[in-house]
Amino acid sequence: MTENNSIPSGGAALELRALRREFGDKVAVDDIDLVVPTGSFYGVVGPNGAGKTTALSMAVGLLRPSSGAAFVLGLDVWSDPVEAKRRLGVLPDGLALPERLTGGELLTYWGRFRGMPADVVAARAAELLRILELEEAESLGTLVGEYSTGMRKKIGLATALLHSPRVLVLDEPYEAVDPVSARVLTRILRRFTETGGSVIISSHVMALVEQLCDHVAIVADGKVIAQGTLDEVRGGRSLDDRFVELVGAPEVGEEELAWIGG
Ligand SMILES: Nc1ncnc2c1ncn2[C@@H]1O[C@H](COP(=O)(O)OP(=O)(O)OP(=O)(O)O)[C@@H](O)[C@H]1O
Repeated sequence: MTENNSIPSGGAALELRALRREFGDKVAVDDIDLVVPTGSFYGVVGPNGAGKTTALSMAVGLLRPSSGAAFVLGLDVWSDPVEAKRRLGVLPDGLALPERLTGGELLTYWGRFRGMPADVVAARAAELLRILELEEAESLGTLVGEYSTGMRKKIGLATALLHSPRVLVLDEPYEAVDPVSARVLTRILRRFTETGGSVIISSHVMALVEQLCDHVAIVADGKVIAQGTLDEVRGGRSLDDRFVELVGAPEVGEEELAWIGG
């Protein structure tokens, strides 16, 4: 961590300062600066391989940065991890879950691991399973290893919410989630921001980000190429058009892929 990174952050929900990660010769995240205001619903968008997951993993203490710093509500994630993580709820990409537990057992284990009282864990776990429509699977004793992709996403979200964090960092939370559950999730996240919580999601679905988020960052090639309020970033156009304009799209010529359907 460099010297100017030791100055305490001003209390933004999440602040990234010159955050960088290299994998060998590849610069996956190239000195990213990002400020997520408290109470915002923040969308991080970018093409495949742009560095979103790498940046968010470093921001929440799951992947060590090559350099730079990340702060959650003013707490340095890497020098004060216990306090920072207490305030954080995280849905990582490709979440590894204990396969031999039911969803309810997983939440119980998770809550106790976080030092929560048993009765609080039991009440919240039951409520989350009901609201996220995992109650039937629980009553059948379905193990997490037998869950569908969308169910895994939902139980991952439940673990992120269980300890009532103030900042949620969710990597692709809507991916593989059915439309009914997506609505439930949106209601939960909206209520979360209405009560002063902050949500950061990554997504490839521009319409979803436009509908949900009040702030957006566009990441490409390891850099933040635009950030601000949704209106500032899209500048009077759709987010989709602005995204393509900034990121560029490869042309597909008449002759290319002519063999498809031929
Ligand atoms: N463990 C790793 N080892 C080597 N390279 C990696 C590793 N993790 C990520 N990368 C590389 O870093 C770059 C950024 O990857 P990252 O997963 O952060 O992108 P992303 O924006 O989340 O992409 P997507 O939208 O496809 O999920 C990519 O070029 C990727 O190949």
